[in-house]
Amino acid sequence: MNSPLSSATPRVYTPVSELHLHAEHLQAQSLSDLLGSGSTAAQQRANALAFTFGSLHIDFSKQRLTTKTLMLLKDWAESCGLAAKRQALFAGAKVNTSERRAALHVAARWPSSETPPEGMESAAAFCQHQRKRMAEMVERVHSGKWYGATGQAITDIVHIGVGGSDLGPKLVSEALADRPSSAKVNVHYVSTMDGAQLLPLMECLNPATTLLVLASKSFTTADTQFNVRTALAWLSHALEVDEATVCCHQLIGVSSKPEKMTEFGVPEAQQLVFKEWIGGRFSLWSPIGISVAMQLGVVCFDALLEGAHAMDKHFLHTPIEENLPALVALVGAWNSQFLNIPTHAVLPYDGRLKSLPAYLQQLEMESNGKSVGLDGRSVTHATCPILWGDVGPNGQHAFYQLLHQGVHTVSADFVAVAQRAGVGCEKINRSLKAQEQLTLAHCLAQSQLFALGDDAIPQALRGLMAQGYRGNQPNSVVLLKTLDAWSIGALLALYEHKVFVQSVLWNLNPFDQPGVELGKRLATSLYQTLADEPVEYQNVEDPSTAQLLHKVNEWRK
Ligand SMILES: O=P(O)(O)OC[C@H]1O[C@H](O)[C@H](O)[C@@H](O)[C@@H]1O
Repeated sequence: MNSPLSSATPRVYTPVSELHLHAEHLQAQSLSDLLGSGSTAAQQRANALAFTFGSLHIDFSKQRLTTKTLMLLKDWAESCGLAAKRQALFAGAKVNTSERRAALHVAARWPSSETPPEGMESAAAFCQHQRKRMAEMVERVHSGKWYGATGQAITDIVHIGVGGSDLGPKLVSEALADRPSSAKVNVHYVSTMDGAQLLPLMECLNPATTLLVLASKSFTTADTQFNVRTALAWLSHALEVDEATVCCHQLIGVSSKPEKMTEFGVPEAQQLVFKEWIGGRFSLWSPIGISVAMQLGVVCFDALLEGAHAMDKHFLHTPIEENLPALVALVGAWNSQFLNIPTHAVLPYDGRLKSLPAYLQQLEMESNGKSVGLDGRSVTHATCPILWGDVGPNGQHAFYQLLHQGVHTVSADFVAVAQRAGVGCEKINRSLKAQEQLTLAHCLAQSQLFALGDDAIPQALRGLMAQGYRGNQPNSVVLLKTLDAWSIGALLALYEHKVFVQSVLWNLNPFDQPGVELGKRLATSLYQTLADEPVEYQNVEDPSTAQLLHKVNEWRK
């Protein structure tokens, strides 16, 4: 006998439609409801939403979701073919379809002691060879055997790069700067195209003992080219040698374009190469990271790669329901696509991670800040949220007011470090420990307040103290046991794979960045307009830009 339902039009089931229905259903429940007040169910939910991998722990229990949500999200990932696409990424398939190339940043951290997956062998061997050459250069500087143009040993490195050639190495240098290391040199990062970061360095560094690292995948980026020209002019002038001589003694080039480095004057022995199949924002692990190795030592750089590699293997082999990068990606996609939350804050509770928001802005927004899918059609759903943030405790004194009582819903990652190494002095250590404790307490309190709002106030005091804290702001707490090289490597690789998983969910190519090109072209023609006299205003179509050009020229005379 037919069931009474069999004649009805069957409902078209897709994981996405199911997730939308589930989201509607969940809207009725606040985070206060989900976190419960000591109920067993709430406790079980919290337990099921916390995950540990090595020295990383992630707690999703303050996200607006249940274990059922995670199961539905997992179905969605499976229906998008995540497992096969993950395999293809590691096997060197041409996943960057618009540029017809692989995305093999994972090869840059594949250790020589382990057989790489089929398809990655030659890439891993190439990266290992360059890593060896990089280590030799670092050793030459550390042992005092790299001499500048006037015969003095190197004391300072000026790393000149921008975007992916700057943000990753700078973040790691800052994060690990307080560690005892074998470093014999100081490292300074220069990225802004106006030369503002170079000027003070030119005032205080010794030109005879300064080595430039010109880091640029394309070797054409104007910001970097102009900075390096100014730096070479400074060294040449100060040392009374020509620029070619400076290049021979005090310049290392890192790029995917060896021919351009040669044309520029970087001697072949001072060139480090990575291939096109490592994207700029994924290039920290390549010789782009040389300044980290210069500052902190090769052992430390290797530990960074080991942490990233451990995360690669976890990502490659772990089922989705326990796979940290996949879970972070799914939770992020849930917030933007199903809960319609348009912005995501990254809030490190550790001053050493102050550049994490900027690093993740490039990684996530340049990768998935797109609206045209792999099929060439406009997507009909949300993609990457606007990512922003700052050091959490400082943000508390600035923008948290809006997060607690404003009108916007925001999701957040709180990133905290459980313990830090002490210094030699007992008295200072005690004081530092108290600061560590204070910071962690603030991190946990803010995460709680984001989630619960006024409900964070104990029941008995609620009537007296309620102040309109909105709560219901979903957030994850990412806890690192210590901020060591391994942990930061694992953390950054986790976010890299998050980006990849989200690109699979959203059907995007995360490895190109076509939207950044036109601005550069427009600037090139405006550059000419500003350089030539008289200025050809009639070439500038819009009156706003024309009048600004006029004003700029008037004030530059
Ligand atoms: O390393 P480079 O070729 O100098 O590129 C530096 C940066 O500039 C570009 O505009 C891209 O948007 C970034 O993805 C890249 O990391």
